[in-house]
Amino acid sequence: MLDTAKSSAGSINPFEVALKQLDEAAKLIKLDKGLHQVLANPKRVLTVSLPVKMDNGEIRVFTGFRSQHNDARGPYKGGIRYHPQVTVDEVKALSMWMTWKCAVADIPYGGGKGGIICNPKEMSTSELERLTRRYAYAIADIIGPHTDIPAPDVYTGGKEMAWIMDTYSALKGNYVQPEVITGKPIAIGGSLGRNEATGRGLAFTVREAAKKLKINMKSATVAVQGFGNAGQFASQLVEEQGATVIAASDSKGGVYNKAGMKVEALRKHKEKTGSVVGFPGAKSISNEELLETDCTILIPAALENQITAKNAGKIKAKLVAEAANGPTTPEADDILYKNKVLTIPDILANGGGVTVSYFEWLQNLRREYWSEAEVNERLDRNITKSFLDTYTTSEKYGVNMRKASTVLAVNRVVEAIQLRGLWP
Ligand SMILES: NC(=O)C1=CN([C@@H]2O[C@H](COP(=O)(O)OP(=O)(O)OC[C@H]3O[C@@H](n4cnc5c(N)ncnc54)[C@H](OP(=O)(O)O)[C@@H]3O)[C@@H](O)[C@H]2O)C=CC1
Ligand SMILES: O=C(O)CCC(=O)C(=O)O
Repeated sequence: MLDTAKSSAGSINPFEVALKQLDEAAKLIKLDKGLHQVLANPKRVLTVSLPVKMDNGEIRVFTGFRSQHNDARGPYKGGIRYHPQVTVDEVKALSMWMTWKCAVADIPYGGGKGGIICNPKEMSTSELERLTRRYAYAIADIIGPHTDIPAPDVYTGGKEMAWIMDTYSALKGNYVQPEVITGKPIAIGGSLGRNEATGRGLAFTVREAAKKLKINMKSATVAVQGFGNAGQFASQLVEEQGATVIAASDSKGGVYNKAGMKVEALRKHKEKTGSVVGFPGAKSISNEELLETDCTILIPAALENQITAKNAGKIKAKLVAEAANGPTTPEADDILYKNKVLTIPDILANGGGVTVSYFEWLQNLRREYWSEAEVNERLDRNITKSFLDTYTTSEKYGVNMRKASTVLAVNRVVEAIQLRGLWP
């Protein structure tokens, strides 16, 4: 039976968290009740059964989802997650956050998200290919270059995006349609800078927040939870601003060294051994301890619901920059705000990924290639403006950055709904 409440990150239901965040924003802007209801429900959630022949000849049936939350501002956009604990409510929450994220970034997309309940770490490449192609086939009728454009998320990357592009292109006309998906390998229409974009965008928001908080990046220390695509590039790029990474973790545990650890060395160690655990010269810590590390900047870059009412009071960082989606519960947000910890919320801090996905899509539609410098420069301009818009909104309403960014997003989405006459 499907477990619809829990998620990749445990027992707090992420969709309930997303609804509470929406409620709080709706209250602040006195949102019409009907519009509130429209935004509280994804427009469509597709559940698919995916029979796959495994390497040993057995047939296994996997379950996948695609949630399309809102398309008032443009096609649905958002990643695809492979994880054993994916749930429909998690995917619904992630799709709602994508709607807000694209609105905060002010790019012409709505929000969508997909997921498959599977453990990619226990599957061979050919099993993963068969599963991915089966999923692409199953969702092909609701995705498309102008309807819904997927991308990578946890435990997916360029390889899966390439298979989806290929399956979709073969199904829909038998010519290459790179603009149906982003986060592709460069050789088949991916954008320079997309791989690093989530971390790079986050580093730009950290730079802006540091100016506001008068943090000297040269003496700042960093703890990063999750050392995948988002976590590795985020920590590398804040290191380039002068900060020192003193703690890092992944699904197997964490490491701490007060004197600092070079991100490139951590990356090499993880590449070689499969984990940051055992990094030479560092002491082992748990993921819980990592969050409570005495540091300047905390970067949650793994899964949802890591900072909760239980541990928020123990966070020592001055700045929390959310690379992960949904790492902080609303109760924890209030505690952090009271304790004067500035949180750069997910829908702002990790918006670099989808922003460069947008650039990739534009390049694909125009059959153009942009230089990496152009991509990074545009990303910087875009996300810096989003940071400043959110910061100003937080001052205007006297609320934390999460509420401010949600208010900003909801206002933009509601404006689009009203202009298009979708409501009333
Ligand atoms: N990729 C992107 O473009 C974007 C990603 N995000 C968000 O960033 C977060 C990370 O995604 P991404 O980096 O792409 O995914 P990856 O699959 O590249 O990396 C996930 C990382 O999280 C670690 N992890 C998994 N479970 C735990 C756990 N319980 N405790 C600590 N670490 C854990 C994994 O460990 P291990 O290596 O051991 O498996 C891995 O290092 C997600 O919330 C995602 O939605 C947001 C915007 C864009
Ligand atoms: O690049 C994209 O389109 C979306 C990435 C994503 O899933 C996210 O931002 O959470």
